[in-house]
Amino acid sequence: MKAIVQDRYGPPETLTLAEVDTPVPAADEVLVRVAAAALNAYDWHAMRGDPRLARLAMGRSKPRARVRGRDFAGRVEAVGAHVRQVRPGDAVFGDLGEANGAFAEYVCVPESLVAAKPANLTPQQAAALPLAGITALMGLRDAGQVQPGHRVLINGASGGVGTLAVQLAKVLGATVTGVCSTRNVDLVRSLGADHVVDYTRDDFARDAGRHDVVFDLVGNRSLTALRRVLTPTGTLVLSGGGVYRGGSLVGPVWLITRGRLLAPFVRHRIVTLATAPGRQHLDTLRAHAEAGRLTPVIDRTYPLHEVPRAVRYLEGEHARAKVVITV
Ligand SMILES: NC(=O)C1=CN([C@@H]2O[C@H](COP(=O)(O)OP(=O)(O)OC[C@H]3O[C@@H](n4cnc5c(N)ncnc54)[C@H](OP(=O)(O)O)[C@@H]3O)[C@@H](O)[C@H]2O)C=CC1
Repeated sequence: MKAIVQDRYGPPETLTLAEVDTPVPAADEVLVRVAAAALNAYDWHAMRGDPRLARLAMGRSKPRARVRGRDFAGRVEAVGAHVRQVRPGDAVFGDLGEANGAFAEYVCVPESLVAAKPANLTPQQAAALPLAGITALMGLRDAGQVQPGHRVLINGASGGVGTLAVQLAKVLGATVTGVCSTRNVDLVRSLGADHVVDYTRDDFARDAGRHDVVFDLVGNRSLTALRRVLTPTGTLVLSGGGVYRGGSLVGPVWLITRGRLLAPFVRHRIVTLATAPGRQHLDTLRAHAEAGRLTPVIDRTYPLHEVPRAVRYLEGEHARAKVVITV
């Protein structure tokens, strides 16, 4: 089968189209013929092996997972002997997590990481949901504990996670403020945001003490600026963006180390998010999608052999929502 493989960390040119063996499902796995895959910020960080500390998990000298890509949608071709809830022919979607393998014609995935594809979405739209949608769901519902009537600010509202987070925050009953650049103001408003801050003209950090939850998906602001806009008992959810940006690394590191020790003196809840793929979250996303409450936005679509171009576009950090690969 054809797949996008990577044998050393580096720029998009290290991603190449190659002929590899079609995987064979283990007893608890399903073999999926991939129809579409989606890119995430994770893919370009993993491609470059950035930050270096993450190589402890991803492979020290070269990527442990040779075939790249996490999010996929497709049709089940075969199932392992112990698989019970999925059958050949089922349309499914999922996130492979650190195992990767989605930028390929076929992928083997544990049954626990796939769910039935939302019936009303195309494979491209379904592939755009898993990692970004789970991040939005866990960030707002679990980490942020968003309740009806809460005021929620989303920094990075026009990105892959942000466009889904705006919609999910509305589902949770929040009043939503989205932060994005001028060209995306109309998009973010159309997704349901009650207020939109154009960061090229205005600074959301001036809006002191107003928000119950701040969900930061950019990592370009200091902890002080992010906390300033929270109510005294508000929650700050950090997606991890700051960890990848030299300039704002200091904040999260301070938080994780001394911040914990100082917790009794810090009124705000501050949570660094670690997304965990799984069927339960996928089922929740499907339910919202099928009810018309959650629609993925696709910026661009590329064929499989153009994954390097797609990653280069995404790592410019101004993609409008999702970049998708049609296999
Ligand atoms: N912790 C976890 O498990 C996970 C963490 N993440 C992290 O979440 C972050 C967001 O991911 P994702 O949405 O996929 O990324 P995207 O690349 O899709 O989004 C980037 C967005 O950031 C916006 N942006 C860029 N500069 C600014 C700025 N100065 N102010 C406000 N917004 C800005 C852009 O909007 P515009 O073009 O309008 O400027 C763009 O839409 C990433 O850092 C990613 O690593 C993601 C998934 C899981």
